Amino acid sequence: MNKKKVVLSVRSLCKDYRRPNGNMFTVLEGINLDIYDGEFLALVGLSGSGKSTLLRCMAGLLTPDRGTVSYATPSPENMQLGAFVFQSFALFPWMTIRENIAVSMPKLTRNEQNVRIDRIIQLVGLKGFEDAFPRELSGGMRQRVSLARAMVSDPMIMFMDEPFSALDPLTSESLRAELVRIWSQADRKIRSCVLVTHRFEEALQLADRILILSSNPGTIFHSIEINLPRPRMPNSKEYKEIEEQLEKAFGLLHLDKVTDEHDYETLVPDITQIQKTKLNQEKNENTLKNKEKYTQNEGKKGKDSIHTKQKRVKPLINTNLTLVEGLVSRLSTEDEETDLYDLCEEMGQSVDQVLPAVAAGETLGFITTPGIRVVLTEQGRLFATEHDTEVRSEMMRSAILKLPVVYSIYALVKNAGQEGLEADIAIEQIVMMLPFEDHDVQFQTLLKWCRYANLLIYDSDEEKLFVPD
Ligand SMILES: Nc1ncnc2c1ncn2[C@@H]1O[C@H](COP(=O)(O)OP(=O)(O)OP(=O)(O)O)[C@@H](O)[C@H]1O
Repeated sequence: MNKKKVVLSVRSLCKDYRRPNGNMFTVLEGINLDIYDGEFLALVGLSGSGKSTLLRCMAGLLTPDRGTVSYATPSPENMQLGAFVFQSFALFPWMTIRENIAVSMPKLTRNEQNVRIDRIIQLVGLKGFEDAFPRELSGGMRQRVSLARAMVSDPMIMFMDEPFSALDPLTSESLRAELVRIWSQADRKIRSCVLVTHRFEEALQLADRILILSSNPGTIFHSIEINLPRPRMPNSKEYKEIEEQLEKAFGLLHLDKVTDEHDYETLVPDITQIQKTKLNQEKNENTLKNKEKYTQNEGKKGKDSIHTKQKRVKPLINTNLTLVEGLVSRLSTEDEETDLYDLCEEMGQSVDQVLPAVAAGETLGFITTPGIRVVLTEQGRLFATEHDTEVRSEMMRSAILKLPVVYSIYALVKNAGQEGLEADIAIEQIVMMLPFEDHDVQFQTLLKWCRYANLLIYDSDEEKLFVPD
């Protein structure tokens, strides 16, 4: 790849859309990027982050509202600037395969078109199907036609929007391998390629560089270079390292999304609402004071973590919350600060029995552990001294819901409504957010904690999660 030669430059690109309610929103903001000669670039990001919009702006199918997209000019003779491969194949049903491909070479004579079509048909493995209609082909073959149509005009850059996602996994894998083969040919005409995908494997197998887009608005969040020869070996150490980098970056991206204040408020409005309503109903002045103080404290802590966008997702500690409650209560009634070993001795338990409860208490914000000391936090003290059981449960719910993994799954379950959320989806979410943890242990702990706090219900027959009425 000729890293020096830029074939396309994007500068300060912004794109706005209008929401159905008439309000404008910015989907992409301040995007700067260069595409190099010979480079295969992949764009990944959460759904709705603006990947397709950016791709379409680069391909000239959409006009940015601010900023520029410029191609290196002049392009080599007879070379089209860009060609687009759509997820939906976008073939004309009434045209044969040969005619569908010829569409992208209107300026050439019929003979010139046929020479090129024969070459490309051979290249993408469609020999013998030239005169078939799209309906007579399988999905994988139709996408080959779509690829052939984009490639036949020898574009300088090929833009691909989820080109394999409408195909079954086997077909998509074989077509991807085909693309790797074509891309690796020394005499290939296409100079560069930009691929939008939500499959990590696709990006890892194909790209020289992966750009990760953040959401709301979409900006370039992270970039990963891949200097591995193709075809790439998923079991190799180098591949795994890059895969880990990508997963980590994506996990952080997810955390950014789930700790976004706006999302928090819109996705979980009932929790705050319940808190406000209950607050108004409080009769006991002391309890009210206690609760207000707690909420302020919580708010401060929550806001800090939201605004500083804490980057590490904490795993759930596999322990029972009754133990945590017991520990917090013990610290509030005796010394609010103790030594871990004294605590173990006093409780007649070993360190590895007590430690999970301490760690869980810390995760929930009730305890801190400077050195080997175990110290009750202000929040922990307010929780431990609260006598109203409803307010206490609410405090616990709120503390649990602050954990990114719990919050994101709670939000998914809530969005799923009465249908419920399949356990597999929740587990996928855990794998994505905590790639290095045992996902089964995390899932079981999440169920245990959410049942304890009455946040979620798990129907083991249906293998689905629901929000309680
Ligand atoms: N023409 C449009 N008018 C209004 N909003 C739009 C339009 N096109 C896209 N959007 C919105 O802009 C946001 C970004 O869409 P885009 O399709 O670019 O994202 P994406 O990252 O490619 O998503 P996905 O991975 O789900 O395909 C989404 O919220 C989408 O609903």
